[in-house]
Amino acid sequence: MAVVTIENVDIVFGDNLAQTLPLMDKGHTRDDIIGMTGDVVGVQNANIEVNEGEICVLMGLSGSGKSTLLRAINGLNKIARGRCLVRDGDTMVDIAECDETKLRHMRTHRVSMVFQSFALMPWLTVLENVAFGLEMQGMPKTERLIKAREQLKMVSLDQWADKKPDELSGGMRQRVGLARAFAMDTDVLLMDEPFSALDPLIRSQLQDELIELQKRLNKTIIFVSHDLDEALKIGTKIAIMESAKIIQEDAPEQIVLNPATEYVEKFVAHTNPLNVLRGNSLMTHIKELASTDDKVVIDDSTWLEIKEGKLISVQGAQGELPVVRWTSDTVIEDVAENTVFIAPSSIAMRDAVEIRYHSNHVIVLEKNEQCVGILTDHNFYHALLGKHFGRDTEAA
Ligand SMILES: Nc1ncnc2c1ncn2[C@@H]1O[C@H](COP(=O)(O)OP(=O)(O)OP(=O)(O)O)[C@@H](O)[C@H]1O
Repeated sequence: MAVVTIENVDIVFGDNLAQTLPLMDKGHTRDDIIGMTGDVVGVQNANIEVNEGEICVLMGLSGSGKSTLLRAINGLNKIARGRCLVRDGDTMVDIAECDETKLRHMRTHRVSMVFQSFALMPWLTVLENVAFGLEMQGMPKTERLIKAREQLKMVSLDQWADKKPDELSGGMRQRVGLARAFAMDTDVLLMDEPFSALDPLIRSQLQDELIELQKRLNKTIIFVSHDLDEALKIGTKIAIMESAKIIQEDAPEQIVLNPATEYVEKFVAHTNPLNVLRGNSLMTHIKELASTDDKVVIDDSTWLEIKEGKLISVQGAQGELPVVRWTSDTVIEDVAENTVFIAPSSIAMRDAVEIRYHSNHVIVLEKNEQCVGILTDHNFYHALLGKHFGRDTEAA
């Protein structure tokens, strides 16, 4: 179910809309337009749909228009053309057309925002800061303090409730910012580079916490980042922006495998494939292996016995090898050596490497109970060297 739908949105900073919009339609670039009218095109013809429970990351270099688009979703930036629809119960409200009363309702009940600068109030305690938004929602004092305390517990800061923000580290303050946003209990959370000022370790912890909170609370999150590794880690969908336009919108793995332009490819070239690739885009397909009758050769001493696409056994020089079907709950260290791991083809590369680190064998991949391929060291090296660009997962 769509919670935010952005349709053909243009955002322009300046007073010459009547001249600027036709120039945009004629295909003039942002740089041309600044020269011709003095207006700055912030966003041009953006289209995006974000469904319930998705984390959509807006990604791009500085000045590409990420924050401008994000801020339009809660009415902080005026939309020149197009629609920005946000779900309000059973209806979709167009933020571009909202009056002040409706906008206030949307901001207090539907859409809340977390800023990079934390935006905590220094004169209030940590607990009061978290409770602040609830006061605006009209919640009675005792109730809002109870709720704020629960939220602080979720980010492991309940012991710090009575401190002032300046007694906390940057990472802790950002956690308070998160607790405050989650306390509002709005359906949509807008997050503008919330972790970018933090050191890498704290940043990675907060990303993990955000993913956990999101799983538990099923919020819809739109997150701005200029870091593709962050986008790949937390995003279920990524929209890449360049010069005010969305140039590619896709699932994280697709962005890495099929970058649409050179600009995207440059970002992708520096990503860590462990965080994003999956078995089905890494594997050697079963059809690529030598086979006779029901036997598929893995190497000189190992083969798979397969009937009607189903894996029957894995055979080694000394006879049948023990197998285990991996799930995310499998404790790899407890599996006896010499066991062959069978995993779903959707297994994350990080998990597959973890298995290979423990096991002497290739990993056999299945999809819908059919044996579809194997993962060998060659497949891992191929990915780690960035040679997977342009390979389509669907085809694999
Ligand atoms: N209030 C404003 N008035 C005039 N121009 C603006 C305003 N806000 C943004 N812009 C312009 O719009 C363009 C997009 O800016 P925006 O802040 O959205 O980029 P961004 O991708 O979020 O960059 P960053 O990562 O640096 O925050 C820039 O050229 C910027 O100068």
